[in-house]
Amino acid sequence: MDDNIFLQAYQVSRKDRQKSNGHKPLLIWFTGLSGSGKSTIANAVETKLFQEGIKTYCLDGDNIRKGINSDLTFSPADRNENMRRIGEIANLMLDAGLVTLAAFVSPYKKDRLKIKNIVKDVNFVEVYINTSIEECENRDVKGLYKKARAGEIKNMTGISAPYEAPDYPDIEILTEFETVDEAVVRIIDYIMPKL
Ligand SMILES: Nc1ncnc2c1ncn2[C@@H]1O[C@H](COP(=O)(O)OS(=O)(=O)O)[C@@H](OP(=O)(O)O)[C@H]1O
Ligand SMILES: Nc1ncnc2c1ncn2[C@@H]1O[C@H](COP(=O)(O)OP(=O)(O)O)[C@@H](O)[C@H]1O
Repeated sequence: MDDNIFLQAYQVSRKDRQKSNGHKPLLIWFTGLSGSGKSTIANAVETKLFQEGIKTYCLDGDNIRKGINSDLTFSPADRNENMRRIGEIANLMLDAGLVTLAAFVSPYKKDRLKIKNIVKDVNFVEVYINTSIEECENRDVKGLYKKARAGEIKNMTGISAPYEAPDYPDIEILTEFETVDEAVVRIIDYIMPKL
């Protein structure tokens, strides 16, 4: 019962961790269709930050769904639950002082807003990896679009499930017109003053 649960205050505070790390925590949220480039760009940004001595961790859709969220499907309700859990996990990472990069399709506006509310006072940067469905399908990195067209995958985002693009993302990357390196420079330039 909730009434019988009491939050434990930690002796080492967020502020202590921030001081020890030499930078603030930050959540960089990558959203976009499967194959849009979220993982590629998030990994490249993390590598750059890591090389600068910044404490980072990257949460990625496939990895989380193979582990803690292996019980979830791609139904709307399970995607909501996927987001809720990831929001909580990200919040723990931020508590630990990390610059946390999260790469999830995260197709619903409402869920992305919820994440923003979970992390409250910590800076949240929304990066929209804007790649057309045609290009994602053309890349078909994992063969999922082919399966979706053949009816073997239901609820495939962009084909048989919705993707609600952000109206006002902090950063928008058009991968059909921008290289990975150019995207990384833009993202790094945007976040560095926030750390
Ligand atoms: N139906 C369907 N729709 C979208 N994606 C699918 C689907 N089935 C499997 N996959 C694979 O799962 C990865 C997306 O997981 P996420 O947790 O990011 O999705 S979501 O935020 O809950 O929508 C996604 O990873 P990325 O390609 O990296 O985006 C796919 O590899
Ligand atoms: N400008 C670009 N930015 C990001 N990825 C690109 C770009 N151009 C081509 N790609 C390719 O698109 C694919 C994106 O796959 P991935 O990063 O796994 O996407 P997601 O994580 O969104 O599913 C990779 O094979 C990557 O090399």
